[in-house]
Formats: sequence, C-alpha cells, structure tokens
Amino acid sequence: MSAFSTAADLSKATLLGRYLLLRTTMTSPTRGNLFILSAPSGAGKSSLIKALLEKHNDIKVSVSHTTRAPRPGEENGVHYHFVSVDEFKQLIDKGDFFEWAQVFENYYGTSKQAIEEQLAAGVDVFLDIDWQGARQVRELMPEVKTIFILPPSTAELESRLNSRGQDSQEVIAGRMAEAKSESSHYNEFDYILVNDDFEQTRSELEHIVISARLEQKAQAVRHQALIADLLK
Ligand SMILES: Nc1ncnc2c1ncn2[C@@H]1O[C@H](COP(=O)(O)OP(=O)(O)OP(=O)(O)O)[C@@H](O)[C@H]1O
Ligand SMILES: Nc1nc2c(ncn2[C@@H]2O[C@H](COP(=O)(O)O)[C@@H](O)[C@H]2O)c(=O)[nH]1
Repeated sequence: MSAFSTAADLSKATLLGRYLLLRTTMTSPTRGNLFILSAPSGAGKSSLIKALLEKHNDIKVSVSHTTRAPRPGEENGVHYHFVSVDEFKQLIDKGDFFEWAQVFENYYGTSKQAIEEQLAAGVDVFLDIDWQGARQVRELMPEVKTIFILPPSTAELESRLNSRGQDSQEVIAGRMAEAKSESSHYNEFDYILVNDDFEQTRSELEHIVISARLEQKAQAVRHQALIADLLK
C-alpha cells in the first residue's frame, strides 16, 4: 500500500516533492552568494572589487594562492598566499583547491577553505580569477554569478598596465599578447561590463550584487511558504 492514500496525503506528497526539488535546484537562502570577476589583465578587476568592498564591508574577496613573485607592496596572506611551485603542486595533490589554473606561466588557485567557511556563514564572496577557473567553478556551483570586465579598447588596456607601473615591459607584452584570447571568453559569463567610466562600472557591479541578494530573499520567501504549506 502507498504511504499516501488520501487526497490530502497526495497533495502533501506533491508539496514535499516540490520542496525537495526546490532545495536541490536552488541555493540555500542562508548561504552567501558566490561571484566571479574575470577580465584580461589590467582591465580593472582588483580596483573594482576594492572599491566595492570599501562600501560593502559585508562582502569578502577570496585570497588566492599563486606561484608568481609578489609585486612591490603586495603582502603574503593579504593579496595572495605566495607559494613555491612544489608547495602549489602538493596542495593540488591534497585536493585543497576548489579550482586552479596556469595563467601567464604561473599557477593560481582558490582553496576550498578560502570560500566554504564564508559562504556557509552567509557571507557573499568574490573570486578574481581567470576564465579557466571560472569554467571549473561553474561546473561545481552552477548558481555562481559570473561577470566579465572588458576594457574600452586595447590601447587603453596597455596604457592601464603601463600606468599601474608594477610589471616589467616584458611581463606587460606577455599579458597584452594573451588579452585577445582571454577576452574571447566573454560570452561564457552572465554579465559583461565595459570598464570605461570607473564609477559607472563600480555601480553596475553593485547592482549585480544587490540583484543577487534580492533573488535570494525571494527564494527564502518561497521556501518559507512551501514549508508552511507542508506543515499545515
Ligand atoms: N575605469 C578605469 N579608468 C582608468 N583607469 C582604470 C580604470 N579601472 C582601473 N584602472 C586602472 O588600471 C590599472 C589596472 O587595474 P587593476 O589592477 O584593477 O586591473 P586587474 O584587472 O585587476 O589586473 P590583473 O589581472 O593584472 O590583476 C590600475 O592602475 C587601475 O587604477
Ligand atoms: N584561475 C585562477 N585565476 C586567478 C586566481 N587568482 C588570480 N587569478 C588570475 O590570474 C591573472 C593574473 O593575476 P595577477 O595578480 O598576476 O595580475 C588574473 O587574470 C587573475 O584573475 C585564482 O585563484 N585562480
């Protein structure tokens, strides 16, 4: 005999099915949102995230591991966890990375620990990672919100890398050579922003965050309504 025999039981079974479907296909209403910001080097990712965090101290940016040498002023544990190639490979073997990739001849990766604790605590987290990492994260967390930043032009990109004044001419030439193939992945992202006017792009980014939070609130209301129905 079926566990649900009356019409009321059947209706409860339908609601239960809908609730389970909702629970498995949507993010938990209490978890933080995960955002990815990708762009060719110099388009303005780090500057935009920094400006966003100045206004929203409830958003965190994940600190990646890298085998690249620190730039002047970069601090270990703040801008990156700077590690050797051997250390990085050990972390790969231990399965510590959520995603990792080789970018411009260096290794970069996001540790699971860097994001899981924050998301579980309901904190929104930004990842400043390349398109290869974005692909890996999308596979693991389809609900991630992905944003691609384009520079207004190639000439402006080169000018920004030069005016940042932190990389050698050789490094800048290498990054410019990669910019076209990096940019060709823009269509894999949910949002595409052209970072011409900085303040406007910062504001657009802020709207994406707010919209994700509103979407999550709506989900929470739907969850509550379904639970209330189930418990009637
Ligand atoms: N809209 C903008 N207009 C003019 N300059 C900008 C704009 N956005 C960023 N910049 C400048 O461009 C330079 C590169 O920006 P930033 O370091 O944020 O790029 P990035 O995408 O994080 O680069 P990377 O991938 O190499 O870390 C910085 O000097 C920054 O101040
Ligand atoms: N896949 C990943 N890419 C990353 C990560 N951290 C940074 N990056 C990307 O590397 C390039 C170069 O960064 P830079 O600091 O040397 O200028 C840039 O596109 C970053 O987005 C990571 O953890 N995973």
